Amino acid sequence: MASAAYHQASVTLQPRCYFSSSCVNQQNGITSISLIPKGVKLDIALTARGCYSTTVPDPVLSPSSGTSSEAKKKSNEAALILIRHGESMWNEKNLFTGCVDVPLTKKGVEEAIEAGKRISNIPVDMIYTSSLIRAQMTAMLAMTEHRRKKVPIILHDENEQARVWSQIFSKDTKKQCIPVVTAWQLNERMYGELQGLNKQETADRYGTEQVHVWRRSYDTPPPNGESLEMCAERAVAYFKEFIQPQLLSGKNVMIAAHGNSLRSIIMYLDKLTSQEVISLELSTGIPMLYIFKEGRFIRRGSPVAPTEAGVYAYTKSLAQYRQKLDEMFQS
Ligand SMILES: O=C(O)[C@H](O)COP(=O)(O)O
Repeated sequence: MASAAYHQASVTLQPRCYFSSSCVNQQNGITSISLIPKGVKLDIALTARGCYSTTVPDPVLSPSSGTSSEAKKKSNEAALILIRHGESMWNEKNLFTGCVDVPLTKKGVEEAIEAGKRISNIPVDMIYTSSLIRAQMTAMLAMTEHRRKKVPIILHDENEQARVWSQIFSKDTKKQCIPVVTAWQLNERMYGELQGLNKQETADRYGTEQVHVWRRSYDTPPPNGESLEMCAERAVAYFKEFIQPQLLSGKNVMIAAHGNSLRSIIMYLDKLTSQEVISLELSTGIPMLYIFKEGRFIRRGSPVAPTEAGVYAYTKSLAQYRQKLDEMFQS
C-alpha cells in the first residue's frame, strides 16, 4: 500500500444541500449527535444544547427543488475530507508528540492554508477535529481559504454555561456558520514514555527496528503508550458512532486530526490489514478525499488544486455547485 496513492487521483463528490441538522451534546466528556430527520423544518439555531438547524435555504448549498425522494437520493452520497494537521513545533524538532498539545510552526500554518486552497470549492457541512490545538489550527486555517466563506464555529458543550454563553442570536449569522465538533477520541495516539523524546536519539538508543515497530506496527504499543490498535478502538469507534451517521444523512464532513488517529480511520475506510497499515504514511497538511456512497467509502485521493477539473467532473450536482459559486462570486 504505497503512501503516494493517498495523495493522488481525482474525486467524485456530491455537494450537500443542507446546513447541519443535528444536535450535538456532550456528557461525561463524550460527544453525541442526534440527527434531526430531513424534511423536518426547524428554525436555524445554535442553541444552548448545541443544535443547528435551518428553514432558510442556503443560496449555494440548497437543492433547487427539494422533494423528499430527491433528498433521499442525494443523501446516498457525501464527501469526507481528512486532513492531518500541518507541521507542529515538535514535528520540526523531530520529537515524539502524541497527546502533548503543541501548536503549528509557520510552515504548518502555510501547509494548512495550502490544504484549504485545495478543498476551497468543496462544500463542507460539518467539521470534526481532535481536542489538540494543531488539528484545530489546521481546520480553522484551511477554512479561511474556503470560497463559500462560512465561519467555522467550535461548539462548546462542556457544561451548561458554556452552551448558554456561546449562543448566537442572529439567524442570518447562524446560516453562515459551520459547526465544529472537537473530540478527544480523534487525538494523536498516546505515545507513552516516548513523548518529548527525539526520534533519532530514540532510534540510536533502542535500534531503528524497535522504534519502527513502536511507530508503525498495529499492535505493539510504545512503552506505556497506545498501539495503533488501541488508538483505533477509540478513533474508529468515534468515527462509526458519530461521524458516519452524518455522512449517511448526506452531510459533507471534514476531519482534521493526526497521523495515527487518521491511519486507524483510513485502515477502517480502506479495509487495510494490520500488515498493510504498517506502510501507510500520511504527510502533514495534505487533504484526502473519500466519497461515501451506498454505505461504501471510495477513496479519491487528494485534489492537487481547487481548479482540478477531475474533482468537479464526476457528479452533475458538484458541477452545479461549482457553477453557482462562480456565479455568486462574479456578481
Ligand atoms: O506524535 C507524533 O510524534 C507524530 O504526530 C506522529 O509521529 P509518528 O510518525 O512517529 O507516528
